[in-house]
Formats: sequence, structure tokens, C-alpha cells
Amino acid sequence: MTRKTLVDKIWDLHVVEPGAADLIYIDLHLLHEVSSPQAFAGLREAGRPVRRPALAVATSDHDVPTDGRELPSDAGAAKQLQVLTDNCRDNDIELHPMGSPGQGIVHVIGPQMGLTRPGTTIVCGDSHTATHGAFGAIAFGIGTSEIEHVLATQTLRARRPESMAVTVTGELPPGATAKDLALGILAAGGTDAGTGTLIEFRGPAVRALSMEGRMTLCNMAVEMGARSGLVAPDETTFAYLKGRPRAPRGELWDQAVAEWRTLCSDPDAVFGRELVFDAGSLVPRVTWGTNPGQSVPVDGVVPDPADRADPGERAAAERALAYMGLRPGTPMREVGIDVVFIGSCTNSRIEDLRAAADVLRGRRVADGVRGLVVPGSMLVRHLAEQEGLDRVFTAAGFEWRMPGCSMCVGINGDTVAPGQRCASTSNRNFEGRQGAGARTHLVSPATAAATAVAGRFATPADL
Ligand SMILES: CC(C)[C@H](C(=O)O)[C@@H](O)C(=O)O
Ligand code: SF4
Repeated sequence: MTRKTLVDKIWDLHVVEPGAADLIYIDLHLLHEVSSPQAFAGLREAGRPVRRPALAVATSDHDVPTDGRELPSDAGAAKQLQVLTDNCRDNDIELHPMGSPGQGIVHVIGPQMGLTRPGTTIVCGDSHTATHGAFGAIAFGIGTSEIEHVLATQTLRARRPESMAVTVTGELPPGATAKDLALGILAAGGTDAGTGTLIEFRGPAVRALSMEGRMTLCNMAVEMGARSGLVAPDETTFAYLKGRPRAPRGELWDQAVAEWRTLCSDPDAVFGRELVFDAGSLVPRVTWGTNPGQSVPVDGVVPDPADRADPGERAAAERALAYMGLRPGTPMREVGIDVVFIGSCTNSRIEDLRAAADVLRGRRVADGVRGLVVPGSMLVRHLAEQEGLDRVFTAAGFEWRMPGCSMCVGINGDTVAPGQRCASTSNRNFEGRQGAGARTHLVSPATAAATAVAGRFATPADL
């Protein structure tokens, strides 16, 4: 009887050469235009080919305009997209460029194609690679020199991460979503609770989440300082993957599922760290500060920094409130907003758009509010249009955009103006993230939609 965590089991299966940092085999390497150019340049200079081009898949997501233009107005962004195209062509790597049916945010297209699979190792030059962990994969972000190493060898030198268990007990109450759960766990544990670990999310409330909800949760594991997060695969995982274009078929499918069923932590596995969170009393949340751990219930108030005993925390809270332009004690429901962004690899999948559209059907955004819906991929956009969601959004006064990272990080030009307040379904509310001086409040898609209608923070139940 072993006492291994799921992370250790998957890791062990991938060790090519043990060491202080192991050399591990990488099953899937995802690429985008922002973090890959130098890695390809390094290979070229060294005269080395890409070792396993068939195990790499690239997409254009961060730089792409989402307003229908064919090229970014920024010359640097246009160049980056062209360089990715050239690198993929020269190295025989599958690319989903702007405008193509498979294009989308890298963390949205991997799962939707059935490329993201249980028990695999997945890397990408992007911190939110953790999203893929929802399928029971070890998936984490890497730096440029590591991208080059993976391209050249299909392996990576990496320290085995410590396993952390985040056990979510109880049941999510109606109205509370996976995003609220992620924000709740972050508020409870803080943004360093998982530093250096790989978090296994488990417990009944996690099992009850859809695959898309699990992706939202794992996406935000990195905001707890973790290298990544994962969820052991189960029937929900298999049902999601079955029939996807790149998923195994026929006999291979049956074999794969039989193998995937063995992927779980042993009952008495030892975790380096543990956090237990009760989902039973969770309500929709909204961030008030400048890190994702600083959130309160939507029916709460802006906290008072003076209540913090720790001087460092107090100073950080004061600084956050100054940046956010908020006064302690203000009910969040009285805080007016200028922009609502529904998108990003956290919340731009079809269930997210359905949740937002359900709230917006037959309603209008408040006067003066700008609303943007940016689907995570061309496929999500297409599915949404088939269901008529695009018409719900446009009738409500939202802009219906082309897929990409967009206002999550603002490098494609979709930004929030200085001093403006944005209710955003993304994962980071750092200073300047959505534009210089922009004030970001992280919320779920349902809360974002209700907030757009009310013009101030609101939940669907408030409308
Ligand atoms: C541009 C990219 C490397 C970056 C990341 O690593 O996460 C971005 O996706 C982000 O979310 O800030
Ligand atoms: S959507 Fe945002 S968080 Fe996700 S990869 Fe793009 S920029 Fe990063």
C-alpha cells in the first residue's frame, strides 16, 4: 500500500532522470505569441531543431484585437503575431492563428480540443497553465529559457513540488459559483497559502463542480502562490473529454479511461500542507483591493485597514484602498462601476457566457456602463451564437467581441481608462493590470452581469 499523492504519482511516471531537480518528460507544450519568440530565437542560434513538434500546439491570444480588425494597431504586437506564425511554420508546429476556427486563449483551446488529459504533464510560458490541472494533469507555467529547453528536448528540469490539499467541504449554495469559491479560498488562505506547492482541490464541493468550474478554480491556484492546482479525474472529466477531436477513440478511449480511473491520491497520502474550506456558507464575492485575496461578499462593506493587527497588512490595505479610490465602511452595493468585462481564461467558456446571459436576458446595462463580452475561443463564440447568446448580450448593450485575452491584461489595446472602475471576470486585480490607473474588481460572470445592469455591484438576486 503506497501513500502517494496524485501529484507524486503523475510526477513519478514522468521522471526521465532523477536529481535535486528531476528531469521530467513533457507530454504537451502549449505556446503563445508573447512568451515564445526568444525561445525560438535561442534554438535557431544554437542550430537545434524542435525535438517533438507534434507535442506542441500554438495559438495567438494575448495580442489579438477583439474588435474585428485584422491586425493589431500596435506594431510590436503585429510583429509578435507574425513571428509566432513564422516560428510555427518553420518548425512544423500546429498553430491556431487569429481568425481560424481553433483559435482562442491557450488555456481554453487545450481542453476544448481534448488535448488536455488526465495524468499528463503540460507546460506553457504562461502562469495560468494551472487551468489544465482541472483534468488531473500536472500543468504549470514556465519561463522563456525553459520553453527553449522543452522545445529542444521535450523535457524539463524541475523540482518536485510539495503537495498541498485544499479540501472543500459542504455544498455550494445556489448563487455561489466556482469563481466565488476561488475568491473565498483566497480570502481565507491568503495569496501565499500555497507558495511552492501543487494544490490538489478535493472534497464534495469540488467533485460537484462541472469541468468548467474546476478550470476556473485551478486557474486561480497560482494566485495562492502555488505552482499549479489539480483535481483528480472522475466521471465528470471523462464525460467532458469523450468525443472531443483529440481525445482517444474506440478501444484506445476505453484503455485511457481505465488508466485515468487509477489517478487519485492514496487514502492515507501525506500532504505537506492542508487547508479545509467550508463551501456551505459561501456567497457571491467581489474584490475590493489590489490582490485576488482581498475580497468580501457582494453584500459586505469595504474593510477598514485600521482593523488589521499586522502593520504590514494594514499598510498594504491602505495602499490598496488609495489606489482603488474606496473608503472603509462603504457598502460594496453602493460602489458604482464604469466597465464590465466578461472574459479571460478564468471565465470565458460557454457555461460562463450562459450564466451571464441568463441574468441579462430582457435587461439593459445601466446608463454610462460599457460592457464587453470576449469569448475564450472561436468555438465558444460559435456555440454561444448558435444558442443566441450573442443577441442577448447585444440587446442588453454589451459589445460582442472576437476571442482573446483582451481586457484581462490589456496588451491588445482593450483597456480600462485611468481611474475607471471595472467589474471583471478575470483573475488578477493588480495595479495597472487592465490599464494605467484602472481599478479592477474580480467577480463571477453572474455577478458581472448583474453589476452591469445595476451600474453598481450587485448579484442576480438583487435585480
Ligand atoms: C503574458 C503572459 C506571459 C502572462 C502570464 O504569464 O500569465 C499573462 O498571461 C498574464 O496573465 O499575466
Ligand atoms: S486571459 Fe489573462 S490570465 Fe489568461 S492567459 Fe490571457 S492574459 Fe493571462
